[in-house]
Amino acid sequence: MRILVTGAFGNVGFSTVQALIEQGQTVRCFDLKSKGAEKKAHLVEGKAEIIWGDIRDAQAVAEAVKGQEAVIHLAYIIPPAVDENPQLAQEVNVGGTRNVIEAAKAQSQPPKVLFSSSLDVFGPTQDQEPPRRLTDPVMATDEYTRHKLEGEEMLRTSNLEWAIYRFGDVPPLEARQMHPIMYTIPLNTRLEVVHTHDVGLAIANGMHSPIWGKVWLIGGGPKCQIRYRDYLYRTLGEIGLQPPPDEAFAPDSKPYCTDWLDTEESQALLQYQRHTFDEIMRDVAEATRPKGAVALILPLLRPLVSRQMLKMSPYLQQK
Ligand SMILES: O=c1ccn([C@@H]2O[C@H](COP(=O)(O)OP(=O)(O)O[C@H]3O[C@H](CO)[C@@H](O)[C@H](O)[C@H]3O)[C@@H](O)[C@H]2O)c(=O)[nH]1
Repeated sequence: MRILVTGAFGNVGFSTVQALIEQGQTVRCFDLKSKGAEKKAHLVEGKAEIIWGDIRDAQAVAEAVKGQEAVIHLAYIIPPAVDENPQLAQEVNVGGTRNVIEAAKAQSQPPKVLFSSSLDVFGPTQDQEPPRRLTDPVMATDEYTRHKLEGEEMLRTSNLEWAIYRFGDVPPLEARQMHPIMYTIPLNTRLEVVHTHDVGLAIANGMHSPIWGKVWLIGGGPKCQIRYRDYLYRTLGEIGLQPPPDEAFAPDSKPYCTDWLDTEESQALLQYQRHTFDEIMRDVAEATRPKGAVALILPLLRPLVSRQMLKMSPYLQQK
């Protein structure tokens, strides 16, 4: 099958490209050129076609979509970046999705389109009984979820063959910058992680499965249903940092949009849940472990990093 992946060198994108190549698909990658993207592109050179371009550029997208049988649309600005430049995020997320849909519709044989959405569209649900199911209501609570719901709706009403995957939390296999957003999540929040390679597999397996015309919940399954505290303590522990005190975090009463998911149906069809929470954290730690000179000076940097991290908490600053 000829398959275009937009956002091909992002976190989910690259796992998807690798899984598709492994399954013998003919893959075309579309992404913005950057140092990181070029490095990943190098790894699939000769195994996939690469087109550099901006998802906001309707003509570039139309060229990329030409002759494809399926489009996996992943190019997106995600939180926290989405709130840092809302205008750009609107153009990339909503405009980019529109470009993909219009380009697909313009083909004499329109490709199927798989859109990546997020469990965030269920809104704050910590006061409800888990897990979240497809029958649950959705709501826009911020720019990101507004973009996702608009994208879902555009695709559903497009007359194209479509599928929507709503993902749980997909930790990337690369270092994430510390950001004040870490304090906005109450420590007891239910969280479902899923290995980036398992998401890539779910997407690749979807290309030869009856996923079309439906929304799917994609999470790591019961072995990946944890609390934010587990995730955070483990992440910080891997780099030898003490977790901040509980009062640095949003109180449990503060709503946050994430939850455990009912993935029985997606797992039954797509057979993708191959990693536990422990294995995910092991792989993230392995991929992000400082090496060389940085590893040597890390013990010296820890007190400084700890102080910087604590300074980011809006709850401690209020005191
Ligand atoms: O202006 C932009 C900004 C980003 N990107 C690309 O979009 C991708 C985004 O990837 P990344 O930031 O690593 O996010 P992921 O975790 O891979 O995001 C995936 O998973 C999210 C849900 O967890 C979805 O919201 C996203 O649509 C889906 O791409 C990358 O290839 C970027 O280069 C663009 O093409 N143009």
